[in-house]
Amino acid sequence: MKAKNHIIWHEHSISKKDRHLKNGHKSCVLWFTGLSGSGKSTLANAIDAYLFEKGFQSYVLDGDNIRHGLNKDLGFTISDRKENIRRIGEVAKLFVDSGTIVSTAFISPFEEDRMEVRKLFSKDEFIEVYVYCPFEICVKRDPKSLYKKAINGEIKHFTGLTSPYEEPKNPDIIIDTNSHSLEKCVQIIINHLKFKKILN
Ligand SMILES: Nc1ncnc2c1ncn2[C@@H]1O[C@H](COP(=O)(O)OS(=O)(=O)O)[C@@H](OP(=O)(O)O)[C@H]1O
Ligand SMILES: Nc1ncnc2c1ncn2[C@@H]1O[C@H](COP(=O)(O)OP(=O)(O)O)[C@@H](O)[C@H]1O
Repeated sequence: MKAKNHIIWHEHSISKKDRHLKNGHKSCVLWFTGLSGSGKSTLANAIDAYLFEKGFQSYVLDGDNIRHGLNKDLGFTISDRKENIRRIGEVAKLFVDSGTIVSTAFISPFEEDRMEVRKLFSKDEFIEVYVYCPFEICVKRDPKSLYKKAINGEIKHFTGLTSPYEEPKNPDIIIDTNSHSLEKCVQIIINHLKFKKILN
């Protein structure tokens, strides 16, 4: 039993292991990180669709969507991004406890913040996926016309332009979305889940 300032931790009657047995697979977080336009949302949703069709329990947490609700009080200063990632780490942990394979699509630009999230999980539960795409290609893709606005000075603190992106030092997977098709990227990630025995 863990206690903190008169708040007592309750053990759940159904454990994570019980949920894994029921689902027929383990749970984990696929933590996609990369520049805006690198392909995080596209990949996270493609993985989710693949897993859903196979009958696995999965879900996507996406930066744009979470910033409409849970994190609508946060902007893009360094401290707001840090708090954004801290909260998402905790939410992802709840999803993993519920037996879900959760894919998160957040720029998560700072190594320190990603490392803090990693610490919430056991070794094989946190899979950091660096969605690599050269900056110039992201600017060219510009799926939401945000780079155009940022270059015109309409958006402050824009990642890669006026706010830094720290490349992961030791990611579990690197996916080059400029060199590989979406199908190939999905296959690389699914193979990793099988190799790590998250999926059978
Ligand atoms: N200033 C600035 N910098 C970067 N991105 C911006 C900014 N303003 C708005 N957006 C849009 O918000 C999405 C990034 O939100 P995240 O929660 O993933 O960012 S972070 O992890 O806290 O850095 C990001 O989504 P993606 O393009 O999918 O990465 C943008 O659509
Ligand atoms: N291999 C690939 N994987 C993912 N996205 C790709 C790939 N090749 C091209 N794209 C395109 O790149 C863009 C990525 O946008 P998005 O998924 O919104 O990125 P992010 O969530 O990182 O901002 C989409 O228009 C997508 O169709």
